[in-house]
Amino acid sequence: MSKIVLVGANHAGTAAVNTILDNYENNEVVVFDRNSNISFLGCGMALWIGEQIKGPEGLFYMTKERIEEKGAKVHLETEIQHIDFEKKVVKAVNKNGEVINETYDKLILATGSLPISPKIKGSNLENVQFVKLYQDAQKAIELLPNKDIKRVAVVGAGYIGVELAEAFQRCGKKVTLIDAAESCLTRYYDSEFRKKMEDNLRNKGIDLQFNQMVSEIKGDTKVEGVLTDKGEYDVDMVVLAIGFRPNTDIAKDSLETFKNGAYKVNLNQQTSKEDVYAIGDCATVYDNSIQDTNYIALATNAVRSGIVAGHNVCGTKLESIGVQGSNGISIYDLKMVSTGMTLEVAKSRGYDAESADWADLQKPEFIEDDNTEVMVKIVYDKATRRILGAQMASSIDISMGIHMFSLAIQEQLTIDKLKLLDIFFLPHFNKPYNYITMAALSAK
Ligand SMILES: Cc1cc2nc3c(=O)[nH]c(=O)nc-3n(C[C@H](O)[C@H](O)[C@H](O)COP(=O)(O)OP(=O)(O)OC[C@H]3O[C@@H](n4cnc5c(N)ncnc54)[C@H](O)[C@@H]3O)c2cc1C
Ligand SMILES: NC(=O)c1ccc[n+]([C@@H]2O[C@H](COP(=O)([O-])OP(=O)(O)OC[C@H]3O[C@@H](n4cnc5c(N)ncnc54)[C@H](O)[C@@H]3O)[C@@H](O)[C@H]2O)c1
Repeated sequence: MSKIVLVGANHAGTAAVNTILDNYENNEVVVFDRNSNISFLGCGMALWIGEQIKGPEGLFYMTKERIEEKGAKVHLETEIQHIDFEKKVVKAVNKNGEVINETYDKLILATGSLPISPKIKGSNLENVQFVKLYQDAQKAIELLPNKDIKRVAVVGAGYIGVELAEAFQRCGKKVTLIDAAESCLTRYYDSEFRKKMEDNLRNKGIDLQFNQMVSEIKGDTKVEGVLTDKGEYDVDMVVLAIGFRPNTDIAKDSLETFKNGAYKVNLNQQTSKEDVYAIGDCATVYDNSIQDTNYIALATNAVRSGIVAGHNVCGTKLESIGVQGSNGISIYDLKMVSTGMTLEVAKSRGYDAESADWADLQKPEFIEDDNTEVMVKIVYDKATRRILGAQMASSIDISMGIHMFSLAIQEQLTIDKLKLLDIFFLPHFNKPYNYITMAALSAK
């Protein structure tokens, strides 16, 4: 029997605690989270703000009570403030200021990430909003009916920024989307895909302001505008979405960390201390596309790493198979999915990379209804022929296609292996010369 203490009970922590309690008996499991709720799906935030779902109820999939029914002790609104790794004790403080000192045999850190806060004047003004927690979404939603808030600037045109730009436009706000990079979604897509998303956003009246750094948020007490190195925009609300940083302050001086401060873990999710595991957004991942350690903050990685750690702390040796950073976005009618590296990222990392591209109708021309274009790009290494990444875009759901590319990268397949891959044909789904085959065959 082991005593397992878990710090953080959102996606990674919930996955670990479920794995432990569903598969193993006789462990003592104690869970701490400083928030009042657990398992909030941030991915539903934009749908909630944009009124595409009725409310937030369905955005939670686990409760303190359900975890306790399975046998763990859960302390919510209780923050871990110190860890004594020698004595194996965590010090927790609850909302009433009471201190709990809890010993452990195995410790799992699942403290996640925090939104990056730009060091600019005005970031503490009223109506400046971060978007991470359930409470952040609640605050944003409370502001929406306010007639004084007509114009919203979203700073950061990554995944969160683009999704929220759509959400605020859907509820009648005039939206300006600002990014330091030359376009939106630069981490995930090459320029021809980004152009599609830019056109999509512009068509809905979203003002795109790229290649500029925000230097100040203007206003006396409330937001009145945003100043960048290229211009000034009159807005009533500012949403900051410029990325996440790992939340590792409590142990970053005691454990080995990655260049961005994430806890470095091995394939068993073990940190540099044998009995201490780290999972989710506070930890590194093994990235099969670069064949090296990386930091990729995604709920999917959080869940998988929680499962791996859950088995390992209970004595079953299980190794992560690594990740590809597979991701997707759906904005108005445009769906885009990607995995691994873009061509730009691959080149910037020093690969002699090339891409095989194809765009075609999904189904044969004689299918006149629901037949739309699909764009696919496969990135590969010219010398080894190894597939490094893939991107797809369409107005239909092409998400299952990207999972195949994800597996191909995981298994280190070459582009040539895809050329004659057995892909079935049925006019309802695709063409005999389907877009994946054609893209692969076009590889030089
Ligand atoms: C708006 C938005 C949309 C997103 N959409 C997607 C998506 O579509 N797909 C996707 O894959 N990912 C998405 N993500 C990313 C995803 O939410 C994160 O990768 C995921 O939440 C990571 O889970 P985690 O459990 O590792 O960390 P977190 O969710 O950050 O949870 C960490 C937990 O630890 C607790 N904690 C922290 N410090 C302490 C402490 N000292 N003591 C006690 N408790 C502590 C926190 O209260 C929190 O509950 C989105 C994120 C946001 C904000
Ligand atoms: N659909 C999804 O899978 C999904 C949705 C939301 C969030 N997430 C994940 O959550 C994490 C956080 O998302 P995010 O959108 O905050 O990060 P992100 O990395 O996707 O985007 C951050 C953006 O902010 C820009 N930026 C950085 N500093 C800036 C500055 N000072 N001024 C202006 N722009 C600046 C970057 O160029 C980038 O475009 C990511 O790992 C993301 O993949 C995933």
